[in-house]
Amino acid sequence: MTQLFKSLSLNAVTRRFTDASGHQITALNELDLNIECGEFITFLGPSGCGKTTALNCLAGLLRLSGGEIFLDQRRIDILPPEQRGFGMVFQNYALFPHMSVVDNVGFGLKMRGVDKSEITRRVREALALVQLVGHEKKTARQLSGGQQQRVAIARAIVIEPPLILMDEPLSNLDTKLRIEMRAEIRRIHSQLHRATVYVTHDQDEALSMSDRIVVMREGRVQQVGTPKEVYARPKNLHVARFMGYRNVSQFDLSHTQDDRATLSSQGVTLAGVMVAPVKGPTASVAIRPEDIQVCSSGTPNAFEGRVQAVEYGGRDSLVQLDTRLGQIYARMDGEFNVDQALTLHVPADRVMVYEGEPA
Ligand SMILES: Nc1ncnc2c1ncn2[C@@H]1O[C@H](COP(=O)(O)OP(=O)(O)OP(=O)(O)O)[C@@H](O)[C@H]1O
Repeated sequence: MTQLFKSLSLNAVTRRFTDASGHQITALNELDLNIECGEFITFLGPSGCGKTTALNCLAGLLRLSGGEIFLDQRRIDILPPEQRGFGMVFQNYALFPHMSVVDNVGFGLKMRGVDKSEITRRVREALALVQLVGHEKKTARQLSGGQQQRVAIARAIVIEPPLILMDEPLSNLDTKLRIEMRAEIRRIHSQLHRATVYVTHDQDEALSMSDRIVVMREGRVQQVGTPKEVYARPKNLHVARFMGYRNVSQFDLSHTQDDRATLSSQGVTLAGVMVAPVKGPTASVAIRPEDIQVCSSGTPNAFEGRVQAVEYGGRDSLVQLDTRLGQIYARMDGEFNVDQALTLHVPADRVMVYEGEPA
């Protein structure tokens, strides 16, 4: 395959829209990002944060309101989509329902005037890569959702694009298939050694597939990092909340040394980690339900709680507790009863400390 590149650079890429009442909104605000060939990058964030806008700016489906995009030395944001030559995979597959698998996959090549024997060879290769050999003659509507999405991926890769863009490609599939297809997309990506830019609002999907995640909020990038960095060291409280740090409480900052902090609130003392220096005097503390465990009294970094409700989840339970810090959620293994008194421990390394929120 041809058309490899070294890096794709987005410099201050901005897109504004005018809403129905005539107000300007900045859907994407000065996005800076460098993507290397071979990388799997995911735009992650809640609905309306600008993920699709970013993808469409890359694809050429949206004009930029500001900024530039370079593929190596070549400025591409001024080119129409067909001249950028990126492969696209959408949530709704966008296949021709009456056409055969082979014709759907070969359509783009035919439009580009590629000769017949070359089309046959490339379609065969693409179908082998997405594991659809044996389904060539079926029409798109005779396929399952997962198979249709494989056809859509084959159609995107058959044009041998330097970059493949995927917008929530798994949202229409059921949970089991979604999890299988995550691994499939990752496998296809690794075999192609191209770059993939993927859009999702699903944290697990982003964590399991990406080399790097771009976490977005209200059109702005909040953090760019590996899944491990974004999960274990969210850069700010917004990212922490989005990554499942469901317990957020306000504390007084008592002491700091390097990136460590000691905090107190309502007679509870906790040690934690500051991802960025916190000025104080108050601080927000964020803890994931998964990082709380039952412990014996006297353990450091612990507080008391009384069980209010238990949501059984098979392997573990989500336990809602009344504590001096307010309502706290803990995901724990074991049997729990309403009104049961527990001592709860959270390792200092898993207590994230950020600037305090105004009351
Ligand atoms: N054509 C448009 N005209 C006006 N506003 C738009 C247009 N397209 C997007 N927006 C606005 O821009 C913001 C970002 O939208 P975008 O579709 O990029 O978000 P998203 O993160 O992809 O959300 P979702 O996950 O719901 O698709 C939203 O506030 C949206 O309403």
